[in-house]
Amino acid sequence: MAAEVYYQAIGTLQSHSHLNNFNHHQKHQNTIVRLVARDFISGNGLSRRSTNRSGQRNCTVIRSLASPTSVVDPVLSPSRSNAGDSNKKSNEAALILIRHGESLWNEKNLFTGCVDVPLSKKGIDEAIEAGKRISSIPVDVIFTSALIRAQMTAMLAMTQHRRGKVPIILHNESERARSWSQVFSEDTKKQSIPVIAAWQLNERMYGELQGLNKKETANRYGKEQVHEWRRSYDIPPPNGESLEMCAQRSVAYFRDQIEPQLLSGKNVMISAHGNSLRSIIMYLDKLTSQEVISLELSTGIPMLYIFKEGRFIRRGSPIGPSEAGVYSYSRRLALYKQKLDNMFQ
Ligand SMILES: O=C(O)[C@H](O)COP(=O)(O)O
Repeated sequence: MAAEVYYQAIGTLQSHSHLNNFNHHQKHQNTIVRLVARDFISGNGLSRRSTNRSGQRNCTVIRSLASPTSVVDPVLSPSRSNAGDSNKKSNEAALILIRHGESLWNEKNLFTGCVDVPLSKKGIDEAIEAGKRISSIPVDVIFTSALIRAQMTAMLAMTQHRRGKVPIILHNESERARSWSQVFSEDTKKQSIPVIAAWQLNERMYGELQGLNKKETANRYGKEQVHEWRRSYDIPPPNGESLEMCAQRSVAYFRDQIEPQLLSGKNVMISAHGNSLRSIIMYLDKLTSQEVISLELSTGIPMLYIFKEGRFIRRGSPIGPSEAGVYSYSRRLALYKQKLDNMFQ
């Protein structure tokens, strides 16, 4: 189902709190991500999410440790009255979700999961086309999975972005990786967008189906059984992850690492996978486990949300770089696009 049809199909949904009790693990990993990302994310607080006894979400903002010389880009700086507002929910920010373009195993109809295969030529074209569609929407930080097909999609899409900033994958797999990949020019940093690769955003692990042909698998185990493995909520494939298990890592990561960025006014793009994104959309749109199993995401179709006062508002899939439905809805996006138009007049 194309993303446009998807957005009409969903309609209004009941809110379900069963998604709100994801436990936040990976604290150590999160701290490393925060430390590495601070070099690029200048002028904004990073925050750590905690949940108090009554289940309320607290969001304490840790002032950025970025070097005082790092300048905030006027075009991208969050529309905040003053720095102290960064922990208020008055900020608006754009969130772009994109499932990677077609991969070489999608092309061969093989179960892929966490096997790290590249894009097909069609997938490369899809990623570039997606970039054209979001080329006037602000992006301050990019999150991808640890898999090359999602990273290729993000990098190819950003080649089309009108702002012309360079996405740079941050390396924090070791202290050496972090120190050897540092950028020492503030001007160059201003012209860069940090890309954080996180395994928590990987495709669901398809276990013993990985590498099998989907059609042959249906012939061997029966269509119903394969459909249940592919599209049930809590039934995993043999030695693999269910969607629920995938959600527990991807949504926890979204809430711990990505939502605080949006709350501080940063515009975010996430390039990930069919199932890790389905689980994040389940959280954003408060879908039930029954509703999410009928959700399908096409490869390489960007989906836009506006994060405003702590809420996620679904805005559909931008068809072109200057679609009124995107810019008329948000003054901040319209202003950003106007600045780009002025830059390139
Ligand atoms: O991992 C895969 O095989 C695909 O990316 C997603 O597969 P699915 O649509 O069968 O979940």
